[in-house]
Amino acid sequence: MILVFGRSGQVARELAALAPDARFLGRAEADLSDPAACAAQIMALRPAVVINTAAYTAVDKAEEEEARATVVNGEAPGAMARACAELGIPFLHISTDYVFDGQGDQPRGADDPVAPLNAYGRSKRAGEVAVAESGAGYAVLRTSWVFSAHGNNFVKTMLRLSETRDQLTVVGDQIGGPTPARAIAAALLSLAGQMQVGRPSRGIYHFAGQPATSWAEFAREIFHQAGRATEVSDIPASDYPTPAVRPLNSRLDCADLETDFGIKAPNWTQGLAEVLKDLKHG
Ligand SMILES: NC(=O)C1=CN([C@@H]2O[C@H](COP(=O)(O)OP(=O)(O)OC[C@H]3O[C@@H](n4cnc5c(N)ncnc54)[C@H](OP(=O)(O)O)[C@@H]3O)[C@@H](O)[C@H]2O)C=CC1
Ligand SMILES: Cc1cn([C@H]2C[C@H](O)[C@@H](COP(=O)(O)OP(=O)(O)O[C@H]3O[C@@H](C)C(=O)[C@@H](O)[C@H]3O)O2)c(=O)[nH]c1=O
Ligand SMILES: [Mg+2]
Repeated sequence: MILVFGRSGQVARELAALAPDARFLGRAEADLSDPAACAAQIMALRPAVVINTAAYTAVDKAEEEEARATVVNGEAPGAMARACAELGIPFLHISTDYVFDGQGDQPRGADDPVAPLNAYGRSKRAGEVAVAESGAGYAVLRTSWVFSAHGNNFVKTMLRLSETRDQLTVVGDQIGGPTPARAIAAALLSLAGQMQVGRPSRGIYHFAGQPATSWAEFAREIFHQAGRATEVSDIPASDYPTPAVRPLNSRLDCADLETDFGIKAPNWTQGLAEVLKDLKHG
């Protein structure tokens, strides 16, 4: 049995569509504010593999709730991974481009130095470290800019804004990879299958939509594909002040996952077309 933490989030919902027989624990069954309770669920249910999709993902709010974010994103995955180590089963987890400081213009490799700029990034880094120290066989997929037909994401925000606006200013100097939640779910299931039969994992892997783009370009492609007339003009991030600082360079080098597991980074424009189709047909 595959045990998934998370039920209502973007990645959890795509996992549910691809793996209906997995067991999903929502916040009511497993609150990540209580890491020991999450570990206890694993010990009680004795799954073959655990996938954690639940996380504190409110980037700006985390600035004023860092302690809470750190329990959910740092301590809870650590406790889950230690339970997996005890049972001898693989643990799969998701992290973020926001562990990097965003300097330069080159894609980051999984072993490149991290230096998070914000509280969310620090809390997610704490999770990576705790999982690595757990003793479990694990894979952490670092991804970025996740979108889907469900939940909160940039695609849905842009479509909503375009209902009432014919002009938008969008940050044009943050560069990264928009990643379809469905592709992340498929990658996690492939990893789960391969790791259960003993294929070794190096630990952290990058998995993000290609090619790299800016939020402004992403917005333009959303409106182009959705047939919306809203015009997008680029602004620098410095003209869009937010509580949390975001990295400028979020490019991720995704070669290792293809080398080790045959899992190719997704093309985000195709993923966007699928999501817009899903949104249209309900
Ligand atoms: N979204 C993005 O752009 C990116 C996400 N990631 C990572 O990918 C993973 C999946 O993200 P995504 O699916 O987009 O996340 P979402 O924001 O869509 O969903 C997060 C889920 O976590 C749940 N959750 C939050 N706090 C708790 C808690 N204390 N106890 C139990 N459940 C909780 C939420 O439950 P509820 O609905 O009840 O609030 C929700 O179901 C996360 O690890 C995230 O950090 C990485 C890079 C980019
Ligand atoms: C709504 C809006 C946003 N923006 C900018 C702000 C920001 O730089 C960018 C994206 O805004 P968001 O609030 O969606 O971004 P954010 O919540 O920071 O998204 C991040 O979430 C976490 C969970 C991650 O792990 C990251 O990979 C990343 O996906 O767009 C505009 O420039 N104009 C606008 O009208
Ligand atoms: Mg989720």
